Amino acid sequence: MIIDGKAFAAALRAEVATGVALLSRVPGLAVVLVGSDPASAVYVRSKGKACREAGMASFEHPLPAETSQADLVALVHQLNADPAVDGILVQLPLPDHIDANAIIAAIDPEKDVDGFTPENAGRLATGLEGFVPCTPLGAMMMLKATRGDLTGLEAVVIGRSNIVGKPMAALLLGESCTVTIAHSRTRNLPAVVRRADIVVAAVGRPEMVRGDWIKPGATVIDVGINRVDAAASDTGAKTKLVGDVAFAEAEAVAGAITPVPGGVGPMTIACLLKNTLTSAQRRER
Ligand SMILES: Nc1nc(=O)c2c([nH]1)NC[C@@H]1CN(c3ccc(C(=O)N[C@@H](CCC(=O)O)C(=O)O)cc3)C=[N+]21
Ligand SMILES: [Mg+2]
Repeated sequence: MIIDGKAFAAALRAEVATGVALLSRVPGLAVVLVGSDPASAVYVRSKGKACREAGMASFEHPLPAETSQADLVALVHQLNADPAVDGILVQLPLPDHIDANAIIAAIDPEKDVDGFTPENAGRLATGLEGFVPCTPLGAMMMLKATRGDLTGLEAVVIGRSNIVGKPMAALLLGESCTVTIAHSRTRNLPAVVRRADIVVAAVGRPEMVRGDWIKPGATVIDVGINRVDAAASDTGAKTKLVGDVAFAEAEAVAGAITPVPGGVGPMTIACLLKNTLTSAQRRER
């Protein structure tokens, strides 16, 4: 079974639009993009479009690659203070001369719809309410819809990033899974993954997870979005998108699997809108 992320995302976006219509004001999401990485520009555009379709305002702040750390912090402070802004997203990665941790720490936790601030990461780790990072949140919604109660299931998360691996593991633990976080130094990764009822792949290496690593019937969530040369494809496009999982092989063994594209990506954007709505709702009197 293929998990239709586009359909899940469409349903969530419709729900968000309904919530937006009940507010006394238009919620706003500020998106800050430093530099001109073409892939990043595509995401920023699709976030803006999704905002407008949900009835939200999108404030885009494209900045030159040479922007100083001090200027970026100043912009974040200005957005923190702006009553029209309910959510702030600073697109990652940032250029090398900027300390991303310092920028993230400058975001008001109450507007941190990415869930990346130490405050919100700590809230998730300790089971307190807060903003949960959009990719793990969307992955968890699809997992629960697919598998129901997750109690006692073996979950293996491949990847230990602050934006996906660690928060995903925290969410799975919150659902009473037995959680393993694997990473580049893990020994015998295929054997570790073979134990899993739930596999979440977030490594950023095209098609690294093979079909014979998957336990029959397992649920596979592929977070990877890798642009690879498409010489071998017949679409005529120069590049194609593939996940961190060898899809055709894994699909033959898995009980359910998310495709790339059309899996986790669309849900990430829908969850960003959901978090922005939540932020605006908390600001309503
Ligand atoms: N502060 C911050 N927050 C982010 O959430 C964030 C970020 N920085 N930096 C970049 C990554 C990447 N990201 C994606 C979101 C949706 C799709 C998405 O919808 N992808 C489509 C395909 C889009 C295409 O064709 O390129 C899909 O998977 O079906 C992809 C990637 C959010 N990110
Ligand atoms: Mg990693």
